[in-house]
Amino acid sequence: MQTQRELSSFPIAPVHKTKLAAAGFIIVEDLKGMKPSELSKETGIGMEESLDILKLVLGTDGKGDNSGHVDKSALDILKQEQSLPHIVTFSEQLDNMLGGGVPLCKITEFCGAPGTGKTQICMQLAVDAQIPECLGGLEAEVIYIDTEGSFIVERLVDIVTATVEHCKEIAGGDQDSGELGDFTPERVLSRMHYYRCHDYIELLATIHLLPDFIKQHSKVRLVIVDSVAFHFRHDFDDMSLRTRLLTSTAQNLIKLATTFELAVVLTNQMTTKVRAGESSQLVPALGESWGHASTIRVILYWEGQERYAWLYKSPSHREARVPYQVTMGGIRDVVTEDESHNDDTVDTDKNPTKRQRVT
Ligand SMILES: Nc1ncnc2c1ncn2[C@@H]1O[C@H](COP(=O)(O)OP(=O)(O)OP(=O)(O)O)[C@@H](O)[C@H]1O
Repeated sequence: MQTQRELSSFPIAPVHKTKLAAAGFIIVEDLKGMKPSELSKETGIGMEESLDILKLVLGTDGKGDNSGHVDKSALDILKQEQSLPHIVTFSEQLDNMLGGGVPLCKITEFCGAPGTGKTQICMQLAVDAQIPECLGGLEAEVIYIDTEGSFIVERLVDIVTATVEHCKEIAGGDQDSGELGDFTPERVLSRMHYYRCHDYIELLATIHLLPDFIKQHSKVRLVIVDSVAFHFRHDFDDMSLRTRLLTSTAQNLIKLATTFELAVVLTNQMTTKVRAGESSQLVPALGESWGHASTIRVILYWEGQERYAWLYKSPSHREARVPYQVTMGGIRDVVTEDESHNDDTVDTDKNPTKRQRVT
């Protein structure tokens, strides 16, 4: 590769050449090590076009030379992993258990029985992904795929309002200051792209079309499917077809996560597994092969009157369990007696099956 070759000598669209030059990318060397998302961010060129430019100039997707050989050290990979941002859940304990929150480039699956808080976590993440960059957030757009009809927009508004207020408090209460002035409930809601899928065909079609949508909306950093199990559990007689479709869905989602550097968050239901001679057990639905689809799996459950999140599968963090609560403002840590007198968002819901609204 001629590292000193000028980018203007490549067959790149003139408009993109101008943007590259304006952002300081003049020769091949300048693009080395760039990821499509970084190039897109720095130049304002779309994600797909950035990928094309990197392929054209470097012969790859920008991650190395075109020899096809391994071109990274373990240290490079470690640095890359450590630099990947996370989306916080607003429960510090849950974030710590996950290594900082829900990671980009991976699939995280929240499994749990009805009422454990899967949808609440999805909504909280959908809002938190939009926290402004000046507060360390991703300022992202979000895709929310709802298969169950459990997306209650009034509930989302509660979480959005609390999150916006919280961010403004952190920023010093100056509501109109700088970039935070844009972080309003209306803006957060308008940057959440909602799809309602009524059957598995609509779900598969939506997932299939996501890459095109994301190319048009390069700020998308979170794709939520709540729940992935619903239609696959109810609409199927042919189990081998189901397995094939689930396998290709998992492949599409992981490709989406890595290509566009975004987090995929799925929810899954629980089902009863009965083994001969053993007592029955609640396990995540969709079978054992689906268990390999997600990189990280968290099981939500009740213990007495407290909600717990159990990190059941993770390639890099040890198994752990932490309590969390669902408050009017969203997901939070469980507060102790001492802390609670200062907190007006205590989990008043002691009945796991009842949706309670705090006014
Ligand atoms: N405003 C609120 N304040 C406190 N808790 C709330 C509030 N709104 C909902 N909840 C609680 O959230 C829980 C419901 O969570 P969620 O809908 O996320 O469950 P889920 O795991 O997605 O269940 P399902 O599988 O039935 O969709 C209920 O226990 C409900 O009491």
